[in-house]
Amino acid sequence: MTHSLYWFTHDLRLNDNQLLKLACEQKTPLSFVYCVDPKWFKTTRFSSQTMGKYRWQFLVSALRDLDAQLKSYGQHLVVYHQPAYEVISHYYHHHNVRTLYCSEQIGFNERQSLSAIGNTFDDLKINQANTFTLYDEHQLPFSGNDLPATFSKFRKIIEHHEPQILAPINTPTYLPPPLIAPMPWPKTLPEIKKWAVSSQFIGGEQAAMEHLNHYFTGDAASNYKQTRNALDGVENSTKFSLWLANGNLSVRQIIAALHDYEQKHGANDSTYWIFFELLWREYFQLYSVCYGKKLFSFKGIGSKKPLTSFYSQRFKQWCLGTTPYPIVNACMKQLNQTGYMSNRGRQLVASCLVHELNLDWRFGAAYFEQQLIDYDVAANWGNWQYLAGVGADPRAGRHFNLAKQTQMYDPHNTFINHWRGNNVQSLDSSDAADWPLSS
Ligand SMILES: Cc1cc2nc3c(=O)[nH]c(=O)nc-3n(C[C@H](O)[C@H](O)[C@H](O)COP(=O)(O)OP(=O)(O)OC[C@H]3O[C@@H](n4cnc5c(N)ncnc54)[C@H](O)[C@@H]3O)c2cc1C
Repeated sequence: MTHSLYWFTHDLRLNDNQLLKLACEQKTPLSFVYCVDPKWFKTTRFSSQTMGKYRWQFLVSALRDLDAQLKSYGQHLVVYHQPAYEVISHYYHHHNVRTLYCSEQIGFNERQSLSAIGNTFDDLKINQANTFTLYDEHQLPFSGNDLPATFSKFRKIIEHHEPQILAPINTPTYLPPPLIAPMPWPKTLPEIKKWAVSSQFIGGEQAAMEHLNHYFTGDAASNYKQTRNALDGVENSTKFSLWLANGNLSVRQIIAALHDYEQKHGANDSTYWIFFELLWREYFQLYSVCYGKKLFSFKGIGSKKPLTSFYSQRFKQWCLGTTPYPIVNACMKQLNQTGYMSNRGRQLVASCLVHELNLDWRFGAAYFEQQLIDYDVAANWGNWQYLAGVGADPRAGRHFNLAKQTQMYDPHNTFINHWRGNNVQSLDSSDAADWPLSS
Protein backbone atom coordinates (compact mmCIF):
# COMPACT_ATOMS: atom_id res chain seq x y z
CA MET A 1 0.00 0.00 0.00
CA THR A 2 1.30 3.47 -0.77
CA HIS A 3 1.16 6.25 1.83
CA SER A 4 0.87 10.01 1.95
CA LEU A 5 2.70 12.91 3.49
CA TYR A 6 1.37 16.35 4.37
CA TRP A 7 4.24 18.84 4.43
CA PHE A 8 3.22 21.92 6.41
CA THR A 9 4.85 25.18 5.29
CA HIS A 10 3.00 28.51 5.59
CA ASP A 11 -0.36 26.83 6.24
CA LEU A 12 -0.06 26.07 9.97
CA ARG A 13 -3.76 25.69 10.69
CA LEU A 14 -6.63 23.23 10.49
CA ASN A 15 -9.40 25.75 9.78
CA ASP A 16 -9.94 27.10 6.26
CA ASN A 17 -7.31 24.80 4.87
CA GLN A 18 -8.23 23.67 1.38
CA LEU A 19 -5.22 21.39 1.12
CA LEU A 20 -6.01 19.62 4.38
CA LYS A 21 -9.56 19.05 3.14
CA LEU A 22 -8.09 17.39 0.06
CA ALA A 23 -5.75 15.23 2.16
CA CYS A 24 -8.64 14.12 4.36
CA GLU A 25 -10.56 12.75 1.41
CA GLN A 26 -8.24 9.74 1.42
CA LYS A 27 -8.33 7.02 4.04
CA THR A 28 -4.80 5.58 3.82
CA PRO A 29 -2.16 6.46 6.49
CA LEU A 30 -0.76 9.95 6.37
CA SER A 31 2.04 11.74 8.22
CA PHE A 32 2.06 15.45 9.00
CA VAL A 33 5.56 16.90 8.96
CA TYR A 34 7.27 20.26 9.40
CA CYS A 35 10.88 20.72 8.30
CA VAL A 36 13.11 23.22 10.09
CA ASP A 37 15.96 23.78 7.66
CA PRO A 38 19.34 24.07 9.47
CA LYS A 39 20.37 26.78 7.02
CA TRP A 40 17.75 29.15 8.53
CA PHE A 41 20.13 29.62 11.46
CA LYS A 42 23.34 30.18 9.46
CA THR A 43 24.68 33.65 8.72
CA THR A 44 23.87 34.72 5.16
CA ARG A 45 25.94 36.88 2.82
CA PHE A 46 23.99 39.88 4.15
CA SER A 47 25.46 39.31 7.64
CA SER A 48 22.19 38.15 9.20
CA GLN A 49 20.26 34.91 9.64
CA THR A 50 17.11 33.84 7.87
CA MET A 51 15.39 33.05 11.15
CA GLY A 52 15.79 35.32 14.15
CA LYS A 53 14.85 34.62 17.75
CA TYR A 54 11.42 36.26 17.81
CA ARG A 55 10.09 34.47 14.74
CA TRP A 56 11.58 31.21 15.93
CA GLN A 57 9.85 31.56 19.27
CA PHE A 58 6.58 32.41 17.54
CA LEU A 59 6.98 29.48 15.16
CA VAL A 60 7.69 27.04 17.99
CA SER A 61 4.47 28.02 19.75
CA ALA A 62 2.58 27.70 16.44
CA LEU A 63 3.97 24.19 15.89
CA ARG A 64 3.13 23.13 19.44
CA ASP A 65 -0.39 24.41 18.99
CA LEU A 66 -0.74 22.59 15.68
CA ASP A 67 0.52 19.35 17.20
CA ALA A 68 -1.96 19.66 20.09
CA GLN A 69 -4.81 20.18 17.65
CA LEU A 70 -3.76 17.25 15.50
CA LYS A 71 -3.58 15.09 18.62
CA SER A 72 -7.22 15.79 19.37
CA TYR A 73 -7.91 13.96 16.07
CA GLY A 74 -5.62 11.02 16.89
CA GLN A 75 -2.90 12.50 14.66
CA HIS A 76 0.32 14.38 15.41
CA LEU A 77 2.99 16.57 13.87
CA VAL A 78 6.51 15.26 13.27
CA VAL A 79 9.12 18.02 13.35
CA TYR A 80 12.46 17.51 11.59
CA HIS A 81 15.64 19.54 11.75
CA GLN A 82 16.55 18.73 8.15
CA PRO A 83 15.91 20.20 4.70
CA ALA A 84 12.53 19.15 3.32
CA TYR A 85 14.18 17.35 0.43
CA GLU A 86 15.89 14.89 2.80
CA VAL A 87 12.74 14.34 4.83
CA ILE A 88 10.63 13.63 1.76
CA SER A 89 13.30 11.34 0.37
CA HIS A 90 13.26 9.39 3.65
CA TYR A 91 9.48 8.95 3.53
CA TYR A 92 9.65 8.00 -0.13
CA HIS A 93 12.27 5.30 0.39
CA HIS A 94 11.33 3.98 3.83
CA HIS A 95 7.57 4.51 4.14
CA ASN A 96 6.46 4.05 0.56
CA VAL A 97 5.06 7.57 0.36
CA ARG A 98 3.82 8.29 -3.14
CA THR A 99 1.48 11.23 -2.49
CA LEU A 100 2.67 14.56 -1.15
CA TYR A 101 0.43 17.42 -0.03
CA CYS A 102 2.06 20.83 -0.05
CA SER A 103 0.48 24.30 -0.23
CA GLU A 104 1.15 26.42 -3.30
CA GLN A 105 4.41 28.26 -2.70
CA ILE A 106 5.02 31.97 -3.25
CA GLY A 107 8.78 32.39 -2.77
CA PHE A 108 11.22 31.58 -5.55
CA ASN A 109 13.41 29.29 -3.43
CA GLU A 110 10.43 27.39 -2.06
CA ARG A 111 9.04 26.90 -5.58
CA GLN A 112 12.44 25.68 -6.76
CA SER A 113 12.68 23.18 -3.89
CA LEU A 114 9.29 21.80 -4.68
CA SER A 115 10.02 21.41 -8.37
CA ALA A 116 13.35 19.69 -7.53
CA ILE A 117 11.38 17.21 -5.41
CA GLY A 118 8.92 16.67 -8.26
CA ASN A 119 11.78 16.10 -10.73
CA THR A 120 13.63 13.65 -8.48
CA PHE A 121 10.75 11.45 -7.42
CA ASP A 122 8.86 11.10 -10.65
CA ASP A 123 6.18 8.74 -9.36
CA LEU A 124 5.46 11.02 -6.38
CA LYS A 125 2.10 12.70 -6.90
CA ILE A 126 2.22 16.27 -5.60
CA ASN A 127 -1.16 17.73 -4.61
CA GLN A 128 -1.27 21.46 -4.09
CA ALA A 129 -3.88 24.05 -3.12
CA ASN A 130 -3.89 27.74 -2.42
CA THR A 131 -3.99 28.36 1.31
CA PHE A 132 -2.33 31.79 1.42
CA THR A 133 -4.01 34.34 -0.80
CA LEU A 134 -7.44 35.89 -1.25
CA TYR A 135 -7.93 34.69 -4.80
CA ASP A 136 -7.05 31.47 -6.56
CA GLU A 137 -5.03 31.97 -9.73
CA HIS A 138 -7.90 31.02 -12.04
CA GLN A 139 -10.15 33.67 -10.45
CA LEU A 140 -7.98 36.56 -11.58
CA PRO A 141 -8.77 38.37 -14.83
CA PHE A 142 -5.09 38.29 -15.93
CA SER A 143 -2.46 35.58 -16.12
CA GLY A 144 0.30 35.23 -13.52
CA ASN A 145 2.97 36.56 -15.92
CA ASP A 146 0.81 39.49 -16.86
CA LEU A 147 0.65 41.18 -13.49
CA PRO A 148 -0.46 44.83 -13.72
CA ALA A 149 2.64 47.04 -13.53
CA THR A 150 1.49 48.95 -10.46
CA PHE A 151 -0.59 48.30 -7.39
CA SER A 152 -3.12 50.98 -8.44
CA LYS A 153 -3.77 49.25 -11.74
CA PHE A 154 -4.13 45.94 -9.97
CA ARG A 155 -6.55 47.38 -7.41
CA LYS A 156 -8.71 48.98 -10.10
CA ILE A 157 -8.93 45.69 -12.01
CA ILE A 158 -9.93 43.85 -8.85
CA GLU A 159 -12.48 46.50 -7.91
CA HIS A 160 -13.93 46.37 -11.42
CA HIS A 161 -14.15 42.57 -11.75
CA GLU A 162 -14.81 41.86 -8.06
CA PRO A 163 -13.66 38.23 -8.10
CA GLN A 164 -15.53 36.31 -5.45
CA ILE A 165 -13.67 35.84 -2.18
CA LEU A 166 -14.41 32.29 -1.14
CA ALA A 167 -15.87 31.77 2.32
CA PRO A 168 -13.54 30.00 4.77
CA ILE A 169 -14.05 26.26 5.05
CA ASN A 170 -14.40 24.42 8.36
CA THR A 171 -11.92 22.18 10.13
CA PRO A 172 -12.21 18.62 8.82
CA THR A 173 -14.21 16.26 11.01
CA TYR A 174 -11.88 13.36 10.27
CA LEU A 175 -8.12 12.98 9.70
CA PRO A 176 -6.57 9.83 8.17
CA PRO A 177 -4.63 7.62 10.61
CA PRO A 178 -0.95 8.38 11.31
CA LEU A 179 1.72 6.65 9.29
CA ILE A 180 4.35 6.69 12.05
CA ALA A 181 4.27 7.05 15.85
CA PRO A 182 4.86 10.44 17.51
CA MET A 183 8.52 11.39 17.88
CA PRO A 184 10.17 13.91 20.23
CA TRP A 185 11.46 17.07 18.59
CA PRO A 186 15.10 16.83 17.47
CA LYS A 187 17.49 17.85 20.24
CA THR A 188 19.56 19.80 17.73
CA LEU A 189 16.85 22.47 17.33
CA PRO A 190 17.81 25.86 18.79
CA GLU A 191 16.44 26.18 22.28
CA ILE A 192 14.04 28.94 23.08
CA LYS A 193 15.11 29.15 26.71
CA LYS A 194 18.64 30.04 25.74
CA TRP A 195 17.47 33.33 24.29
CA ALA A 196 14.90 34.04 26.99
CA VAL A 197 12.91 36.19 24.62
CA SER A 198 9.90 37.99 25.96
CA SER A 199 7.32 38.66 23.32
CA GLN A 200 3.78 39.90 23.62
CA PHE A 201 2.73 37.82 20.62
CA ILE A 202 2.05 34.09 20.75
CA GLY A 203 2.01 31.91 17.66
CA GLY A 204 -0.62 29.33 16.79
CA GLU A 205 -4.05 29.05 15.26
CA GLN A 206 -5.81 29.37 18.59
CA ALA A 207 -4.00 32.61 19.47
CA ALA A 208 -4.74 33.85 15.94
CA MET A 209 -8.48 33.18 16.29
CA GLU A 210 -8.53 34.86 19.69
CA HIS A 211 -6.79 37.88 18.22
CA LEU A 212 -9.14 38.03 15.24
CA ASN A 213 -12.22 37.86 17.49
CA HIS A 214 -10.77 40.36 19.91
CA TYR A 215 -9.92 42.84 17.15
CA PHE A 216 -13.44 42.83 15.74
CA THR A 217 -15.11 42.91 19.16
CA GLY A 218 -14.13 46.50 19.88
CA ASP A 219 -14.43 49.46 17.50
CA ALA A 220 -10.79 49.51 16.31
CA ALA A 221 -11.81 48.52 12.76
CA SER A 222 -14.09 51.58 12.43
CA ASN A 223 -11.11 53.86 13.19
CA TYR A 224 -8.40 51.92 11.40
CA LYS A 225 -7.70 54.49 8.71
CA GLN A 226 -7.05 57.22 11.27
CA THR A 227 -4.86 55.08 13.54
CA ARG A 228 -2.98 52.74 11.18
CA ASN A 229 0.01 55.05 10.79
CA ALA A 230 0.73 55.25 14.51
CA LEU A 231 4.22 54.12 15.42
CA ASP A 232 3.18 52.23 18.56
CA GLY A 233 0.06 50.75 20.16
CA VAL A 234 -1.28 47.26 19.62
CA GLU A 235 -4.76 48.24 18.43
CA ASN A 236 -3.72 51.04 16.09
CA SER A 237 -3.31 48.55 13.29
CA THR A 238 -4.69 45.04 13.02
CA LYS A 239 -1.47 43.02 13.72
CA PHE A 240 -2.94 40.29 11.50
CA SER A 241 0.41 40.06 9.70
CA LEU A 242 1.91 38.08 12.59
CA TRP A 243 -0.42 35.13 12.12
CA LEU A 244 -0.90 35.55 8.38
CA ALA A 245 2.80 35.00 7.71
CA ASN A 246 2.91 31.37 8.84
CA GLY A 247 -0.71 30.67 7.97
CA ASN A 248 -2.12 30.46 11.51
CA LEU A 249 -4.79 32.72 10.07
CA SER A 250 -6.07 32.87 6.52
CA VAL A 251 -6.74 36.09 4.70
CA ARG A 252 -10.21 34.75 3.83
CA GLN A 253 -10.98 34.34 7.52
CA ILE A 254 -10.10 38.00 7.99
CA ILE A 255 -12.37 39.07 5.14
CA ALA A 256 -15.24 36.97 6.52
CA ALA A 257 -14.79 38.54 9.97
CA LEU A 258 -14.54 42.01 8.40
CA HIS A 259 -17.80 41.53 6.47
CA ASP A 260 -19.48 40.29 9.61
CA TYR A 261 -18.27 43.37 11.47
CA GLU A 262 -19.51 45.65 8.69
CA GLN A 263 -22.94 44.05 8.82
CA LYS A 264 -23.19 44.63 12.54
CA HIS A 265 -21.52 48.03 12.86
CA GLY A 266 -21.67 49.51 9.37
CA ALA A 267 -19.00 49.86 6.71
CA ASN A 268 -16.90 53.02 6.45
CA ASP A 269 -13.60 54.24 4.96
CA SER A 270 -11.68 52.47 7.69
CA THR A 271 -13.23 49.05 7.20
CA TYR A 272 -12.67 49.42 3.45
CA TRP A 273 -9.05 50.35 4.15
CA ILE A 274 -8.38 47.03 5.88
CA PHE A 275 -9.42 45.33 2.64
CA PHE A 276 -7.30 47.84 0.69
CA GLU A 277 -4.19 46.92 2.70
CA LEU A 278 -4.89 43.23 2.25
CA LEU A 279 -4.94 43.91 -1.48
CA TRP A 280 -1.40 45.26 -1.13
CA ARG A 281 -0.49 41.95 0.43
CA GLU A 282 -2.17 40.12 -2.43
CA TYR A 283 -0.33 42.23 -4.99
CA PHE A 284 3.07 41.43 -3.50
CA GLN A 285 2.29 37.70 -3.40
CA LEU A 286 1.51 37.79 -7.12
CA TYR A 287 4.56 39.96 -7.70
CA SER A 288 6.82 37.35 -6.10
CA VAL A 289 5.39 34.57 -8.23
CA CYS A 290 5.59 36.72 -11.38
CA TYR A 291 9.17 37.98 -10.93
CA GLY A 292 10.70 34.93 -9.21
CA LYS A 293 14.34 35.43 -8.30
CA LYS A 294 14.31 39.07 -9.39
CA LEU A 295 12.65 39.72 -6.02
CA PHE A 296 16.12 39.39 -4.50
CA SER A 297 18.06 41.08 -7.26
CA PHE A 298 19.95 44.32 -6.56
CA LYS A 299 18.42 45.80 -9.72
CA GLY A 300 15.00 44.57 -8.68
CA ILE A 301 12.68 44.12 -11.63
CA GLY A 302 14.41 46.91 -13.56
CA SER A 303 17.67 47.02 -15.45
CA LYS A 304 19.67 49.64 -13.54
CA LYS A 305 21.70 48.99 -10.42
CA PRO A 306 21.12 51.60 -7.70
CA LEU A 307 24.12 53.79 -6.93
CA THR A 308 25.27 52.68 -3.50
CA SER A 309 28.41 51.73 -1.67
CA PHE A 310 28.75 49.58 1.39
CA TYR A 311 29.64 51.18 4.69
CA SER A 312 29.67 48.47 7.33
CA GLN A 313 29.71 50.96 10.19
CA ARG A 314 26.61 52.72 8.89
CA PHE A 315 24.79 49.42 8.51
CA LYS A 316 25.71 48.50 12.07
CA GLN A 317 24.43 51.86 13.33
CA TRP A 318 21.17 51.32 11.45
CA CYS A 319 20.71 47.81 12.90
CA LEU A 320 21.47 48.92 16.44
CA GLY A 321 19.46 52.13 16.26
CA THR A 322 22.34 54.58 16.68
CA THR A 323 22.05 56.58 13.45
CA PRO A 324 21.87 60.39 13.50
CA TYR A 325 18.05 60.07 13.19
CA PRO A 326 16.15 59.58 16.51
CA ILE A 327 12.94 58.41 14.82
CA VAL A 328 14.83 55.71 12.93
CA ASN A 329 16.70 54.66 16.07
CA ALA A 330 13.47 54.35 18.04
CA CYS A 331 11.90 52.19 15.33
CA MET A 332 14.94 49.92 15.10
CA LYS A 333 15.03 49.49 18.87
CA GLN A 334 11.34 48.67 18.87
CA LEU A 335 12.05 46.02 16.22
CA ASN A 336 15.04 44.63 18.08
CA GLN A 337 13.12 44.38 21.33
CA THR A 338 9.78 43.07 20.08
CA GLY A 339 10.12 41.53 16.60
CA TYR A 340 7.55 44.02 15.26
CA MET A 341 7.60 47.48 13.70
CA SER A 342 4.67 49.56 12.37
CA ASN A 343 4.21 50.03 8.65
CA ARG A 344 5.11 53.74 8.93
CA GLY A 345 8.23 52.81 10.89
CA ARG A 346 9.26 50.28 8.23
CA GLN A 347 8.90 52.92 5.54
CA LEU A 348 11.00 55.43 7.47
CA VAL A 349 13.84 53.10 8.36
CA ALA A 350 13.95 51.69 4.83
CA SER A 351 14.04 55.20 3.36
CA CYS A 352 16.85 56.08 5.79
CA LEU A 353 18.92 53.03 4.85
CA VAL A 354 18.57 53.69 1.14
CA HIS A 355 18.57 57.46 0.89
CA GLU A 356 20.41 58.82 3.96
CA LEU A 357 22.91 56.03 4.56
CA ASN A 358 23.25 55.12 0.90
CA LEU A 359 23.36 51.40 1.61
CA ASP A 360 22.40 48.39 -0.50
CA TRP A 361 18.66 47.84 0.15
CA ARG A 362 19.11 44.05 0.26
CA PHE A 363 21.03 44.30 3.55
CA GLY A 364 18.02 46.06 5.07
CA ALA A 365 15.61 43.49 3.66
CA ALA A 366 17.74 40.63 4.98
CA TYR A 367 17.94 42.24 8.44
CA PHE A 368 14.13 42.55 8.46
CA GLU A 369 13.91 38.90 7.43
CA GLN A 370 15.88 37.99 10.51
CA GLN A 371 14.11 40.31 12.96
CA LEU A 372 10.44 40.39 11.97
CA ILE A 373 8.00 37.91 13.43
CA ASP A 374 5.69 38.60 10.50
CA TYR A 375 8.41 38.12 7.87
CA ASP A 376 6.80 37.25 4.57
CA VAL A 377 9.07 36.77 1.59
CA ALA A 378 6.82 38.59 -0.87
CA ALA A 379 5.70 41.47 1.36
CA ASN A 380 9.19 42.08 2.70
CA TRP A 381 11.32 41.99 -0.42
CA GLY A 382 8.55 43.55 -2.51
CA ASN A 383 8.16 46.51 -0.14
CA TRP A 384 11.92 46.99 0.07
CA GLN A 385 12.18 47.07 -3.73
CA TYR A 386 9.34 49.53 -3.84
CA LEU A 387 11.04 51.82 -1.31
CA ALA A 388 14.43 51.47 -3.02
CA GLY A 389 12.97 52.44 -6.39
CA VAL A 390 13.73 49.13 -8.09
CA GLY A 391 10.27 47.62 -7.83
CA ALA A 392 6.66 48.27 -8.74
CA ASP A 393 6.85 52.00 -8.13
CA PRO A 394 6.32 54.46 -10.93
CA ARG A 395 7.81 57.22 -8.79
CA ALA A 396 11.08 55.30 -8.50
CA GLY A 397 11.85 55.28 -4.81
CA ARG A 398 10.36 56.87 -1.74
CA HIS A 399 12.53 59.37 0.06
CA PHE A 400 10.88 60.42 3.32
CA ASN A 401 11.81 63.65 5.03
CA LEU A 402 12.59 62.26 8.47
CA ALA A 403 12.31 65.57 10.32
CA LYS A 404 8.89 66.20 8.80
CA GLN A 405 7.77 62.64 9.50
CA THR A 406 8.84 63.03 13.13
CA GLN A 407 6.75 66.20 13.37
CA MET A 408 3.74 64.40 11.94
CA TYR A 409 3.91 61.07 13.76
CA ASP A 410 5.79 61.83 16.96
CA PRO A 411 5.32 65.56 17.61
CA HIS A 412 5.99 65.28 21.36
CA ASN A 413 8.83 62.76 21.04
CA THR A 414 6.80 60.24 23.04
CA PHE A 415 7.75 57.34 20.80
CA ILE A 416 11.37 58.43 20.54
CA ASN A 417 11.70 58.78 24.31
CA HIS A 418 9.97 55.51 25.00
CA TRP A 419 12.36 53.55 22.76
CA ARG A 420 15.42 55.70 23.58
CA GLY A 421 15.92 56.86 20.05
CA ASN A 422 17.93 59.88 21.16
CA ASN A 423 21.09 57.86 21.47
CA VAL A 424 22.34 59.32 18.18
CA GLN A 425 25.85 58.92 16.80
CA SER A 426 27.24 60.80 13.85
CA LEU A 427 28.09 58.83 10.76
CA ASP A 428 31.59 57.43 10.33
CA SER A 429 33.96 60.38 10.17
CA SER A 430 35.63 59.35 6.91
CA ASP A 431 32.52 59.90 4.83
CA ALA A 432 30.22 61.90 7.08
CA ALA A 433 31.11 65.15 5.37
CA ASP A 434 29.41 64.01 2.18
CA TRP A 435 26.11 63.25 3.84
CA PRO A 436 23.72 65.72 5.43
CA LEU A 437 22.73 64.65 8.92
CA SER A 438 19.18 65.89 8.56
CA SER A 439 16.89 66.17 5.59
C1 LIG B 1 10.20 47.81 4.14
C2 LIG B 1 8.95 47.04 4.49
C3 LIG B 1 9.01 45.69 4.80
C4 LIG B 1 7.86 44.97 5.09
N1 LIG B 1 7.94 43.63 5.42
C5 LIG B 1 6.81 42.93 5.65
C6 LIG B 1 6.87 41.55 5.96
O1 LIG B 1 7.92 40.92 5.98
N2 LIG B 1 5.69 40.91 6.24
C7 LIG B 1 4.49 41.55 6.20
O2 LIG B 1 3.45 40.93 6.45
N3 LIG B 1 4.41 42.83 5.87
C8 LIG B 1 5.52 43.55 5.62
N4 LIG B 1 5.43 44.88 5.33
C9 LIG B 1 4.10 45.48 5.15
C10 LIG B 1 3.49 46.12 6.41
O3 LIG B 1 4.40 46.99 7.01
C11 LIG B 1 3.02 45.09 7.43
O4 LIG B 1 2.20 44.14 6.80
C12 LIG B 1 2.22 45.73 8.55
O5 LIG B 1 2.95 46.74 9.18
C13 LIG B 1 1.82 44.67 9.53
O6 LIG B 1 1.12 45.20 10.62
P1 LIG B 1 -0.45 45.05 10.68
O7 LIG B 1 -0.87 43.64 10.48
O8 LIG B 1 -0.90 45.68 11.94
O9 LIG B 1 -0.88 45.89 9.42
P2 LIG B 1 -2.26 46.61 9.06
O10 LIG B 1 -1.98 48.05 8.82
O11 LIG B 1 -3.30 46.31 10.05
O12 LIG B 1 -2.65 46.00 7.65
C14 LIG B 1 -3.54 44.87 7.53
C15 LIG B 1 -2.83 43.82 6.71
O13 LIG B 1 -2.63 44.30 5.39
C16 LIG B 1 -1.38 43.81 4.87
N5 LIG B 1 -0.50 44.94 4.57
C17 LIG B 1 -0.54 46.18 5.10
N6 LIG B 1 0.39 46.95 4.51
C18 LIG B 1 1.02 46.19 3.60
C19 LIG B 1 2.09 46.41 2.69
N7 LIG B 1 2.69 47.60 2.56
N8 LIG B 1 2.51 45.37 1.93
C20 LIG B 1 1.93 44.16 2.02
N9 LIG B 1 0.91 43.89 2.86
C21 LIG B 1 0.47 44.89 3.65
C22 LIG B 1 -0.79 42.93 5.96
O14 LIG B 1 -1.15 41.60 5.71
C23 LIG B 1 -1.47 43.44 7.22
O15 LIG B 1 -1.56 42.45 8.23
C24 LIG B 1 6.59 45.63 5.05
C25 LIG B 1 6.54 46.99 4.76
C26 LIG B 1 7.70 47.69 4.49
C27 LIG B 1 7.59 49.16 4.17
